[in-house]
Amino acid sequence: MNESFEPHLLTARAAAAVNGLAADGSQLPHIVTVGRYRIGRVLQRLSPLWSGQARFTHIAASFDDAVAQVHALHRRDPIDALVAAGASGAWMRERVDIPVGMVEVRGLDLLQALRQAKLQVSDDAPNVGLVTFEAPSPVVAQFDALFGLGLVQVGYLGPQDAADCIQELKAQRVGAVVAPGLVADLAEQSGMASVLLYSDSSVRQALSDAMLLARHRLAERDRHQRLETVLGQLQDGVVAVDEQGRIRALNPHMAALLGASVSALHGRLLDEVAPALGTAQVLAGGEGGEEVVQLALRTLVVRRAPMVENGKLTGALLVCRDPAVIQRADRHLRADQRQRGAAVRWRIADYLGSSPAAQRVRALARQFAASEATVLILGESGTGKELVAQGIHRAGRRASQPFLAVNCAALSESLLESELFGYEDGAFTGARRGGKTGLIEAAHTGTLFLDEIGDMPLALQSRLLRVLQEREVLRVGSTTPIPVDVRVIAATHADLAAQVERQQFRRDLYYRLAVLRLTTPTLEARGAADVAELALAMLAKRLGLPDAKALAASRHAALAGLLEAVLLHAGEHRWPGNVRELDNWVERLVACQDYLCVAGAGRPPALDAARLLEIFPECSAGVALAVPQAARKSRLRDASRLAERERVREVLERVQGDQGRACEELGISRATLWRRMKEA
Ligand SMILES: Nc1ncnc2c1ncn2[C@@H]1O[C@H](COP(=O)(O)OP(=O)(O)OP(=O)(O)O)[C@@H](O)[C@H]1O
Repeated sequence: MNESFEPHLLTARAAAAVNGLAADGSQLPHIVTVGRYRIGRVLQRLSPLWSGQARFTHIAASFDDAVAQVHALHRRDPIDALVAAGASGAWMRERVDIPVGMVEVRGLDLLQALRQAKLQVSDDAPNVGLVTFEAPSPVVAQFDALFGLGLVQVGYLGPQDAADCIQELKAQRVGAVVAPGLVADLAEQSGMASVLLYSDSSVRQALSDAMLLARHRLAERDRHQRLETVLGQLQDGVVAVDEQGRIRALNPHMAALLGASVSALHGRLLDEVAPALGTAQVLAGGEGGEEVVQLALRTLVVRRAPMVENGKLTGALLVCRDPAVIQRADRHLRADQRQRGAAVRWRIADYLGSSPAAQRVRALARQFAASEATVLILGESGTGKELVAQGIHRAGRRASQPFLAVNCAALSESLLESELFGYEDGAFTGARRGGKTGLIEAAHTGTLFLDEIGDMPLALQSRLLRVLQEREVLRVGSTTPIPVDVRVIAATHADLAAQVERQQFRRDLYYRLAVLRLTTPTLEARGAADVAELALAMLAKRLGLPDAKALAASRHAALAGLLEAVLLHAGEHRWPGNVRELDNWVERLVACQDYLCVAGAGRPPALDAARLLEIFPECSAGVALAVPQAARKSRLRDASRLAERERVREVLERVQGDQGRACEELGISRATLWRRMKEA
C-alpha cells in the first residue's frame, strides 16, 4: 500500500504543505490535475491522498482551454507535473512542455466498468456503450463476440464529438454507457445510465506516476536554479544549447548581449537569434575554440565548446566576452608587472630637511595626496620632484596601484608617443605583433608621472590633453578609445608659464596640469642646515647605515665630522646641481678621505686646505674668503682626529693587526701608531 494512505502521515504532511514545503523543509513539487466533469471530480477527490508530498492545483478545463490555463499558471507558479485523462490529456501532452501522468484505461478496470454498466441496462435499451478515445478496440470487439455483452463501441476525439456520440448510442439502443467524463455526464442527462471509463485505481496510478515525474523535475529545476545562480555571477555571457541548437540555459549577461530577456530567449534556436555566434558549426562536430565575432554593433570574443555525454554530442556551450574586459585584465596584469619592476621607493617623509621651505613641501604633498586632482611640480633638476611625486602617490588612495614614470625629454617624439599611448597591431612598420600597451593604459587605476613635461612636443600635448579631458586613451593606429582612470603628476624644471606665453606649451594643457602646484626649492634656498642634513643622510646611505643618526655611534663618525668640515668650507657655493651635486661631493669625500687629512710632525692629522681646494675646487671662494672661526676650527680638528683614529682602526683590521704594515700604509711611525691606538 502506498505510504500516503497512512492517516497520521497525511496530517503531518498536510500541515507542512500549507507553506509549500515538505515536513523536512524541502520544497514540494507542484502537480496540476486537469479535467472537467466527472474525471475532474475524481481527480480532486483522490489528489489529497498525496497532500503531504505535493502541492496540488486543479484546473477544470479541457483541450485548448486547459492548455492556455496551464501555460498561464506555469508562468506564475512553475508546474512540475500534470495529471490528465483521455483525449484532452493526449491533446495537452502534445502542446505543453511539462510531463503528464496519464489516466489510462486498464483491462480489469474496463471489465469491472462494463459489468457495472450491464447491470444497469433495461429491456428497451439492452446494449452497453463503450466510448473510448481514438478508434474502437478490436480486442474488446472479440471479447464481446465471445461473451455476448451487446457492446456498442464508439470512438471519440474531442468535445465536438460528444453530442454525436450520445445520438449514436441512443440509436443503437444503449441503456448504459462506459465513457470518459464529458460523454458520461451527457449520457446521464439524456436518460442513460453511465459508468466512468476510468476507475479510481487508474486515477491513483496516474497521480502516483505524476508524483515520480514531478520529483524528478523538481530536482532538475533545483539543479538548474543553482546553475543559473552560478552563471548569473559571471561577467561573461554564457549560453548552453541542446543538440538541436535550442537555448537551454543562459545567464542575464548573455541575454543582454542578445538583446532580449532570458525567458524570451529560452527554447529559441540560437542560430536564428545570433547566427554570428556559429552554433551550427560546433554542433556539426566542428572544433571549439575562440573567435572574434561581430554581434549587432558589438565586437565579442566567443569561445565554443561541444558538450559530450557518454560519447554522444548533447549540445554546446558558448561563452562570450567583451574584449574591453579582456583588455582591462590585460592592462591590470601589465601594470602589475611594470609596477613590480619599478617599485615606488619614496614616501613623503623621505623628503628631508628642517628648513621652513622643506617643511612646506612635505605639508603640501600631504594635502595633495588626499586629492585626486592633477599636480604640477616645479623645481630645478635634482630638487626631489620625483621623490615628492612618489610620496604623493604612496600617501593617496592609489598607493597599491601602479606608479609609472616617463621622462618626456629622454625620448624622441615618436618613441614617446608609442611609449605613452601604445599602439595597435600593425599601426606602423616595425610595430610589435599584437600591439603594445602604453604607459597611460598601464597606469590605469594608478598614477602617471610625466617628468620634464615642458619638453613634450606640441602634437603629443594635444593627445595628452584629450586623455585628461575625456579620461580615455587612443592607441596609435586605433579608432576605439579605451577608458582609463589615471592620476597625472607632471614635473618640470622649466618655466612653464613663460613657455605658454611663447606658445611652446599649450595653455589649455597647462591649466589642466597645474590644478595643484608645488615648487621644490633649490638647496641654496633651503640653507646650510638642510644641506648638511641631506649630506649626512647620503653618507649614511653610502655606508649602508639606516640614517644619519646612526653615523655618530658608528665607526664612521670621524668621516661624518670630515664631511661637516668640508661643507663648512663650501661657503657661498650655490649648489646648481642640487641634491645630485651634493651626492657627488659625498662620494668624492668618501673616496678621498685619506688624502684630505695630512698628519704634521707631532701633530694629529688635519684637513689640509690646499688638498681640500684640489678635491673640492667649488670651495675656493669660501676658503679664500672665510676666516675660520674658533668654533669651526675646533669642530674641524675634532673631525680630523676622529677621522684619523677611524682610519687607523680600519687599516689595522685590514692587515689583521700587523703593525709594521699598518705604519707603512698610514705613513706614520710606530710610536704615533701606538698613541693613536691608545686614543681609539
Ligand atoms: N629633500 C630631499 N630629501 C631627501 N632626498 C632628496 C631630497 N631632494 C632630493 N632628494 C634625492 O635626490 C635625488 C634626485 O631627486 P629626484 O630624482 O626626485 O629629483 P628631480 O627633481 O626629479 O630631478 P630631475 O628633474 O633631474 O629628474 C633622489 O635620489 C632623491 O631621493
